[in-house]
Amino acid sequence: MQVFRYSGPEFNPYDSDREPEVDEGFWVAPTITGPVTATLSLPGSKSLTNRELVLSALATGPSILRLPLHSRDTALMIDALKSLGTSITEVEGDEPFGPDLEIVPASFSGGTSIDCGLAGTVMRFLPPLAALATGPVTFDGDEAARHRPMKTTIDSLKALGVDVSDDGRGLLPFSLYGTGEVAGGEVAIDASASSQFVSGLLLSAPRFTNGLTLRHTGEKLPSLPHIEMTIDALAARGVAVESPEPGVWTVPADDIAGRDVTIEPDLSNAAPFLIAAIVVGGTVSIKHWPATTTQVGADLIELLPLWGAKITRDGDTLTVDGGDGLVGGGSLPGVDVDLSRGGELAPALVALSALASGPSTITGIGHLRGHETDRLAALVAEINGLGGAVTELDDGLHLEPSPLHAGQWKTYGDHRMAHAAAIIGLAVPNVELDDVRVVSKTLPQFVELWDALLGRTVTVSPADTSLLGFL
Ligand SMILES: O=C(O)C1=C[C@@H](OP(=O)(O)O)[C@@H](O)[C@H](O)C1
Ligand SMILES: C=C(OP(=O)(O)O)C(=O)O
Repeated sequence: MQVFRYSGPEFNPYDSDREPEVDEGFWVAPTITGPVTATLSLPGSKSLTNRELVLSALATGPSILRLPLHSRDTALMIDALKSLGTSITEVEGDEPFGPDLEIVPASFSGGTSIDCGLAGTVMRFLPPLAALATGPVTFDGDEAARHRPMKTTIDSLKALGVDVSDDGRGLLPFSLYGTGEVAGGEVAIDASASSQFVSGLLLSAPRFTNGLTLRHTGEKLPSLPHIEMTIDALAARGVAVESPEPGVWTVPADDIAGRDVTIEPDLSNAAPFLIAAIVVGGTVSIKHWPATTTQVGADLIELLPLWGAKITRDGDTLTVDGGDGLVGGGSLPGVDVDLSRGGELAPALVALSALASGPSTITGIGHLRGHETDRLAALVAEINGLGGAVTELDDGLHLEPSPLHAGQWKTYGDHRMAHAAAIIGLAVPNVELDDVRVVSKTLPQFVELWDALLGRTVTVSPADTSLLGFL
């Protein structure tokens, strides 16, 4: 086994033999007393990888995904599409984070069970696609997945004439019986619990015989950039989705083209690394930051200055300068911010707010109760367990300044709860996570990248990704 010592400005976990510093998932988040200077490359976007996998399976010809994410959520998507008949093979590529993927579509066959794990993109994107298969398809997932809202997916398929068998609670597990075609037409849904209900239908709608006119009837609609991402991904494959008014989308019946597509780095997973510069001071740079993107992580460029960060771009490298940082003697302001566009950024930004010296109110995130765990309850319980003063609002969280101390932190199977603990642990010694392996959902290399960011020595072995539990 080689020992990898972080000495350069950039860290590539596929460069060396590695062994993660995790033992059955227990992890003490490292505390840092000085500023950092780090440049990182991050693996591909979960949301883009799983959309492109779905669209490649629905396409009329082969596709290549370059720099795709390899994580538990994408492995679940690949397994599910393969079990429905799609050919997906790993091919060599010029990639730092795993092989490229070649996808050859085929007609979908049923008679299979799909394990959604805890992946919202699998449980909401695949049922409309599976309705195009011939035969029964069953959907289930982790115990925690059985608490995530699925009623809108189930009801919308029934409204489209798909034969769905469920127990009426609007949850996993359920089965559907595909006939090989879906007529399509007009459907009204309430997508206030998740934008993924909209994206899931839009992605498969070009394959419906009559296309789809989809109307959202609920009061609010979270995560609008993720719907834009779906529309953008369809447009790149020749399908013109129109939105004649807010909350209404029309999708023509059309061919979805095969595509050679390079996946952008995951900008939401950049959040904890960029926030680290604000907490410990110094600079954190992320390479290959896209010039334009539909990823909501790009909102960090407007959000992080609220906490005093300076952001610059040099070519495709984005840098956050945290100055002296909180641990260098600075203080963090409280903020009032609406995160309805980007709920997946909330756990990291709530963690940052828990270190602030003024009160903060973070709203627009009521739907996070239906994420990997009830994130509002989880953040209240874990931050308050460290001495914090967080209260739950109807639509968010309020934080009063309060000194934090060492303690245990439960991750609830939620990768972003682990990211949140890592942020707090930068400034608060001995924050002990019960299971950091949850990071495998979207960023299996999180611990190594975090150590590299902080300039710590890491020993790593090639088998580390399986130790982190996603393969
Ligand atoms: O479509 C997607 O890829 C996603 C949409 C969002 O879901 P919600 O609208 O349920 O928050 C986001 O939080 C999730 O991480 C990924
Ligand atoms: C909500 C999230 O994931 P999912 O795609 O499972 O909904 C998330 O990654 O923050």
